[in-house]
Amino acid sequence: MERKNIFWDHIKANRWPYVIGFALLSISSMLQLIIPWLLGRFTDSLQIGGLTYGQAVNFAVWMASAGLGIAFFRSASRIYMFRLSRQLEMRVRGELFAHWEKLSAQYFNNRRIGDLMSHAISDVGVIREVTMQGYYNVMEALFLIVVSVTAMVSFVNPWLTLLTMLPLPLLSLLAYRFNKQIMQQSADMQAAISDLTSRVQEFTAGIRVIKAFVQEQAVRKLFAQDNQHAVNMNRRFVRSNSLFGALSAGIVGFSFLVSVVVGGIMVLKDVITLGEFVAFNTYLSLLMGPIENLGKVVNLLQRGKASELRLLEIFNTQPDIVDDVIAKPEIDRIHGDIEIRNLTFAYPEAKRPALRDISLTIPKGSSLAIVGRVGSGKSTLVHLLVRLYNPPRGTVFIDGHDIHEIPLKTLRGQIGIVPQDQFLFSSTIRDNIGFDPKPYSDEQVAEAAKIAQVYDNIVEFPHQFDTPLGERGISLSGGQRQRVSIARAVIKKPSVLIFDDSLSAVDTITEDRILEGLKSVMNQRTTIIIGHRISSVQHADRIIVMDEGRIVEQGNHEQLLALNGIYADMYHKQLLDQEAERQDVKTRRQGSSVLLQGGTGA
Ligand SMILES: Nc1ncnc2c1ncn2[C@@H]1O[C@H](COP(=O)(O)OP(=O)(O)OP(=O)(O)O)[C@@H](O)[C@H]1O
Repeated sequence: MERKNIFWDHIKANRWPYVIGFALLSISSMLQLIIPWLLGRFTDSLQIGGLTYGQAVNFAVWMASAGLGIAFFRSASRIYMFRLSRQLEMRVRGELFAHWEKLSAQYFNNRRIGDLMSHAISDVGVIREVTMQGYYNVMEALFLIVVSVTAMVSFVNPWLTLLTMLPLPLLSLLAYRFNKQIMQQSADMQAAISDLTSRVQEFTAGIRVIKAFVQEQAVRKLFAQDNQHAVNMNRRFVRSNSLFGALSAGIVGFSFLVSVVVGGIMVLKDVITLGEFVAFNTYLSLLMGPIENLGKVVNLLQRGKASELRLLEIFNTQPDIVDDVIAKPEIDRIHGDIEIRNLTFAYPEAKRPALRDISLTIPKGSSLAIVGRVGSGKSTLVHLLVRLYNPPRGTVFIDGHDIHEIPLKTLRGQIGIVPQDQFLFSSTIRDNIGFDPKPYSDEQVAEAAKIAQVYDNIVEFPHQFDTPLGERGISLSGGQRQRVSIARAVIKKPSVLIFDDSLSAVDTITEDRILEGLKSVMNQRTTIIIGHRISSVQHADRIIVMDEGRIVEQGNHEQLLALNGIYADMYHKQLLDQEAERQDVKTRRQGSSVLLQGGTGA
């Protein structure tokens, strides 16, 4: 269901707390109105000259009590209402995070981290500010305006009140005039901050590449541009805001001028007393703060509207990968019999399909290897098996069920994937390996690390499995990261295990050991290995070769060699490379022994 608003839902859900907050605020405002009245009486008594010492003390006690009352009720109302705003902020941020979790990989592919962070931090912050300062000031202003104007009319003089109030509608006109401009400038400012955040994020993630390619100066220049742009946008916003503030202060000042001139004449002509004049001006000054605030609040409300719209757009983005309507909740296990029938798949917005007419069976417990040129569709094929993207219905089957019939939880819970990008979290090695809803014992974590051939490395670290990893696991070598990712998939003992080019950063001896260790885990389970090295794929029961989204060759290692096609070509090239490498090592060894002999002979 489409979500239409955030603020209104919040008010509806908290109407009674808001009523209580408003009641506390009203008491504080009523107490504020006593002060001008007391001041007026005090001035009149002074002017008449009949003020006794006891009466003066009496006035002072009343003033002090009103002051204390104002302080108490004002803080109580602020604490009460601000708490509601903090709750809203926490709830909206939580909902935003939960909603993002439901959205597909494609959604995140198309968005910059800076924008996402700006929604989570700035937009939600503005929402809080609106309900905090915004609502509070509006309530206070409306209450004070109504009650003070009534008091000014009934206790002092209706004509004086009318004349001083006349310039005030100009404030609303001014707010209306600045409204659109400030909203647009606020959006531009937010966008500039997103750019800056994205720039910092990209810089920190790419710091190694930047240094290696001596791009510090170029990157600094780009950062300076974004930084300047953010400052310019902010200046523009502050300029409009200040102009608005100055003009509204001018209007307020004009009201005071009218009050002093007209009120002064009225006192001289005995239409009102001096005390009434003092009381009137005190009422007016009480009013002016809230009326000025009202102007600022109009801007805040505009920014709030813009933030609300941006957040609603996220909330109303429907997750495109969810349990299908044909999903059968009773399917809570998968065994690993995979069949792909005439699968053609194109990424959203892509011009050409990434996979074309793929048909394939991978019997339960067997191993399939996929090789092929870069961009030939290997990763796409396995991503469809875990529904990171949606394959068309009737094309992918597991255990005879269309993949859309299998609940996502079952599918992803029982297929272990070691993705090409071995992302590790900035927690400990143990947490990274046991990254699963199920808890795992220390023995299970160690066992998975042994199978992935990373155990010996881990126990050499000072904190062993409790070693904290930097962001993206950066404190490990590429090969160690790959093996921790393998352990993370292996520990689940999944029915289907997929390695997406996951052995590229380990040497061939470690690769053999990992594959050997996996045999015991993968006994009776299905394995899919994507690789560029023939050594990682040659023992698979079946190998497919992909090119431009199609399967162009298939068979086992020997059959493919006999075909003398792309696979055989890859094999011979890799043999030649290995031979050249061996020769190179041999020549270097011989060179160094000649040098050594020359050295000893001299
Ligand atoms: N999210 C995406 N949106 C649009 N096109 C994509 C997306 N991911 C991949 N592609 C395109 O789909 C094609 C197949 O990509 P895929 O990642 O499956 O290739 P691959 O064989 O795994 O390559 P590599 O060996 O480099 O990992 C490529 O042309 C690629 O540009």
